[in-house]
Amino acid sequence: MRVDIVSIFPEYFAPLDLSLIGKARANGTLRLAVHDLRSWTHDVHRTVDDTPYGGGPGMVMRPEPWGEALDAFAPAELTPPRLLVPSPAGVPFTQALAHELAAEPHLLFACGRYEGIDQRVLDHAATRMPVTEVSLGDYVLFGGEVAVLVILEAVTRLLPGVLGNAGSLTEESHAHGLLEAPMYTKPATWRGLDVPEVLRSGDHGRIARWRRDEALARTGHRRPDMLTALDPESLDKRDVAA
Ligand SMILES: COC(=O)COc1cccc(COC(=O)c2cn[nH]c2)c1
Repeated sequence: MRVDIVSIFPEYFAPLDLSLIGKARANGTLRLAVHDLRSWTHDVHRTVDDTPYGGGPGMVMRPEPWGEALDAFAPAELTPPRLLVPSPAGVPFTQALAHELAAEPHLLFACGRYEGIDQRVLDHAATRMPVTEVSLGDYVLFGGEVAVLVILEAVTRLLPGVLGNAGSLTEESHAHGLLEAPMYTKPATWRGLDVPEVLRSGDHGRIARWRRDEALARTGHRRPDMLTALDPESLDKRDVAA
């Protein structure tokens, strides 16, 4: 997978050289490049923002630099990248969308700052490539950079060969539409607290049932919205693997 990121703070992405994403880059699974939006400005002050039409607080990112930046990554003859713009006004970022993005050959991230990017940038980009404004949640950040780090981590870990134990992809929260059951490891007793006996029973059928029941109870308490989204049929057949 090829990933290009355009931002006025390219240094925000230094952490991407670390850990698993660093490995994915090292073994070629992920080809990532970060670009400074100011490379596409031409004035001496390298201006990227201006006051909003219609008034209101703050500044808006100018269309010209963004237009030239996106031109650089969406040449007509090649398969265009999928443009992702983290935004409080976006569609919810979910594990399902992460899986969808993990199948894309080329992702292009535009990091907004200030009050946002001039809408015409997205409108014009949509004539040349798929554009998705993505929200991580109902809150506002200073800019898209942190959101891109989150999205990239969620997507990269789904790429083949990135996670050592691919089995954990099937087990994790949201993989089955439920939250994950509680996890335990040694010692069997710690500060007077015991690991649930069933997990040490070796009875894998019983363990699977216990994990499903815990997952259902936890989801019901913490995320009832996820339960209503579930197809009730699947709950009975659901086989939360051991
Ligand atoms: C068209 O899109 C834009 O102009 C995006 O512009 C901005 C402006 C400020 C901050 C951000 C970053 O995204 C979030 O704050 C965000 C994402 N998820 N939840 C909160 C983006």
